[in-house]
Amino acid sequence: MNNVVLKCENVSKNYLDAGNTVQVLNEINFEVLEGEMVAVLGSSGSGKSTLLHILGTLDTASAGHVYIKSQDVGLLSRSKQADFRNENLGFIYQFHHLLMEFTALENVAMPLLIKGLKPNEASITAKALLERVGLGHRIDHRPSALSGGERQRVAIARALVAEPALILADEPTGNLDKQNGELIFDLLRELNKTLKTCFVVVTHDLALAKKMDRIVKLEDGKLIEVKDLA
Ligand SMILES: Nc1ncnc2c1ncn2[C@@H]1O[C@H](COP(=O)(O)OP(=O)(O)OP(=O)(O)O)[C@@H](O)[C@H]1O
Repeated sequence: MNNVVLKCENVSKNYLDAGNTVQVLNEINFEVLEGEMVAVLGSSGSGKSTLLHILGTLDTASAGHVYIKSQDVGLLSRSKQADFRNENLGFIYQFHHLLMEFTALENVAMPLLIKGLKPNEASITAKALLERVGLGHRIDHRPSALSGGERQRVAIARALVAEPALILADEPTGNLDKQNGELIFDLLRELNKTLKTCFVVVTHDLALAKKMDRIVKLEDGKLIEVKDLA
C-alpha cells in the first residue's frame, strides 16, 4: 500500500484586509504519497506561497488539519514544530536565508550538526553535496561572495543534506540558467528515486512542472488536479 506522507484536510486560510475577510484557501484536500513529486501551479496571488508555508508549519491554517507522516502538525507546540521541521522537512525558497557569517560548507553542514552528527562527518557529507551541485570550488566562500544562482544552489544543498522525507520548494530553479536548472532537477529526481523523498514544488515554469509525477493548480481557493498541461 502507498504511504501517505502529507495530507491536508479541509485546509482554509483567511486574511483580514482593511476590515474585509479574504479567503485565500478554501477547504483544500490534498495528499502526497511517498516518492511523489508534485508541482503546484497557479496565477500570481492564488495562494501558492500561503499553502507552502502552511504545509511547512511556518504559518497556521484558519481551519483544517495538516498531517505529515500521520502527525497532525497543528497539535504540536511551536518548539515541537521546530524539532519536527528539522527532522522531517527541507525548504527551498527564493529568499533562501543563508547564514551570512558562515561559509557555504558551514551553511550546508548546519542541519547535520543540529541532527547530532560529528563536525567531521557533517563536513564530509556537506562537501560531497556541494560538489554535486557544482560548487566544489566555492565551499569556503561566504554567501556575500557568491552569485545569486550559486547561493540558490547552496540553499538547495542545505535543504537536501539531512535527507528529509518531504521537501517544500518555491521556484527551486528560478534563479538558475538552463544548465544549472537541469542539474538541480536531476539531483532532486535522483534523491526522489533513491530515498523516496517527496517534493511539493511551487512553480510558474511549465517545463519543470511537466517533469513532475503530478500537477495540481490553485484556482479560486481550490486545489484542482491538472491532467493535461497544454
Ligand atoms: N499577511 C497577509 N495579509 C493579507 N493578505 C495576504 C497576506 N499574505 C498573503 N496575502 C494575500 O493572499 C493572497 C495569496 O498570496 P500568496 O503569496 O500565497 O500568492 P502566490 O500564489 O504565492 O503569489 P505569487 O505567485 O505572486 O508569489 C494574495 O492576494 C495576497 O495579497
